[in-house]
Amino acid sequence: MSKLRVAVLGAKGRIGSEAVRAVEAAEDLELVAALGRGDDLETLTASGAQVAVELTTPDSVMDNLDFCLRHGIHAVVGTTGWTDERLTRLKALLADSPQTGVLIAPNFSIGAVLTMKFAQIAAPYFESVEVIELHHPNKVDAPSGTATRTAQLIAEARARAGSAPAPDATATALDGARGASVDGIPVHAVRLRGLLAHQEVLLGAEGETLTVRHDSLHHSSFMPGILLGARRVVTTPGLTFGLEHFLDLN
Ligand SMILES: NC(=O)C1=CN([C@@H]2O[C@H](COP(=O)(O)OP(=O)(O)OC[C@H]3O[C@@H](n4cnc5c(N)ncnc54)[C@H](OP(=O)(O)O)[C@@H]3O)[C@@H](O)[C@H]2O)C=CC1
Ligand SMILES: O=C(O)C1=N[C@H](C(=O)O)C[C@H](O)C1
Repeated sequence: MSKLRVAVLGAKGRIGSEAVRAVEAAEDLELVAALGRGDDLETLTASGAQVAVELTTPDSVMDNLDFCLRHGIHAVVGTTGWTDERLTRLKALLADSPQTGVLIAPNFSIGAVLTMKFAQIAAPYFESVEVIELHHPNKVDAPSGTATRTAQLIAEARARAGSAPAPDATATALDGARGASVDGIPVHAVRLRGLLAHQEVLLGAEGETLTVRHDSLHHSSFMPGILLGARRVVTTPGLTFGLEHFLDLN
């Protein structure tokens, strides 16, 4: 059986370099290109890449996906910074390339995906819920894509259940003291030397709290999800948002 031809964009970065090693080590995948900033995207077509794993920066990802979709190259995207406006642009690109698949996963680690799922289940049962994400200080965006998605999913679950807004008597505060509000859910971002990628969802009700915590201790935690994404995206045209859809968790 022929191997699936995979390219990595952002190949010299923290997660990209790990992805290069993971693709090289996978028996059913062939690494055909490993591109850094400034490298020629035509290498993707010249190498016959079927899937591009996009692990660059929020300012680079749209141009890279534009190229991939114009050339029918499927994409597995870990790069963060997704807004509604960006997703609308991406969907327009996909409309012109309907056979091509794009997976955007705010987090490729199974534990983080489960954290989001558990938080969604728990959120309607507690009066209060807040998200704290903690990352290494070289991370360029805040809050993390994972925390943003977690808060959105929590807000959706609470809206479906008809939950009241969380109680909060704060009258005045320093700017930022209560974090950022993502769909009404407070999200706090910590940047600390020594950390990699961590998240806590704090839930509170009368007389009890529940904390759902996940820790990525090494970039290897993201690799099974990336490899799964590459294998599945080639037969999943259109946009898939969230690795959970490839894990049959829904
Ligand atoms: N979904 C997930 O599970 C995960 C997602 N991420 C996300 O992945 C992204 C990268 O994170 P991280 O590896 O820590 O960041 P890094 O800064 O370490 O890596 C990004 C790399 O992409 C390169 N790059 C920038 N623009 C381009 C381009 N146009 N083409 C090719 N390469 C380019 C950068 O080069 P240069 O340094 O020259 O700018 C750099 O080497 C972030 O958005 C992060 O949030 C991270 C971990 C897990
Ligand atoms: O930049 C990182 O490191 C990470 N980015 C992703 C995010 O923004 O959620 C995933 C993980 O948290 C690591």
